[in-house]
Amino acid sequence: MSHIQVRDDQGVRIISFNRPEKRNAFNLEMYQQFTEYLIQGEADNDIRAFLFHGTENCFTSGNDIVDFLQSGALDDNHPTVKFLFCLLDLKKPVVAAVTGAAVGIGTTLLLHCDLVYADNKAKFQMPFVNLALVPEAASSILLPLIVGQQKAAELILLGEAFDAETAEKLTIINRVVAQDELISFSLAQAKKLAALPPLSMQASKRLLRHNQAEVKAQMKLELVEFAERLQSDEAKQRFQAFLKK
Ligand SMILES: C/C=C/C(=O)SCCNC(=O)CCNC(=O)[C@H](O)C(C)(C)COP(=O)(O)OP(=O)(O)OC[C@H]1O[C@@H](n2cnc3c(N)ncnc32)[C@H](O)[C@@H]1OP(=O)(O)O
Repeated sequence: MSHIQVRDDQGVRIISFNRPEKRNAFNLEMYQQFTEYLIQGEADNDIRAFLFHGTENCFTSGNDIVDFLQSGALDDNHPTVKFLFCLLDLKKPVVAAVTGAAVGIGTTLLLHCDLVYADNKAKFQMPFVNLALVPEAASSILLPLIVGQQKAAELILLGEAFDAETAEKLTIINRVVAQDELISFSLAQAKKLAALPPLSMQASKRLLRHNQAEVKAQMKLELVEFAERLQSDEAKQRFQAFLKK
């Protein structure tokens, strides 16, 4: 069974992560598949919104650490890079439903979503420095805009996990929803978006994200730094330590 699954429901393209044995860690094939489903959805006039979710106890543990160890050049053809720019450029609205852990890109991709809901067991973490890396997905610009400079520094430099209640207070997510209602509620919200006039919806999203050029430039800067850190001895030691644990 594919680790990225897709189905369409009344104008909503639902993309789910399904690799629970590795806590839905994104490997290169998953990034590629995810990007393809997004590109197809953007091109399909019947699709008017996206919904992302994980499995019952995990959204995603972020990038596959094994892939970090084997990573090639992070150029424009790299599946992770392609995914990040595709996510950034999405014209149609995106809803995310977070169950359990959302680590690394699992948290930073939420900053590109338009509505984010989480259950009360959700845990968020951006452990980039802990892994001897740097923030990605433009989180170094988006997070300070959302939560303020000092709080962003705390979340990124210390890299500690925080719960759904904290994420709601910081407005990283819209609302905490009971676990058994999370997917149905998030889907209902996505269907509401899908039912509204699509061109107005897309223009409004574009206006809300008026700083896209700056965000994209920051994402590019992050990737240069990230690629360099990825090759460092301190990062390799951290990856090995996680995998041996
Ligand atoms: C460009 C993007 C950058 C980023 O995304 S950086 C962030 C990278 N991600 C991480 O550092 C997260 C690493 N994972 C965790 O911290 C924990 O996991 C969780 C909190 C998500 C879940 O903890 P628990 O429920 O106790 O599960 P478990 O025993 O740690 O993991 C179960 C199996 O899943 C594998 N796994 C988990 N996350 C990853 C990952 N990110 N990459 C590769 N494998 C992963 C483990 O190794 C293990 O596997 P086995 O059962 O074979 O021992």
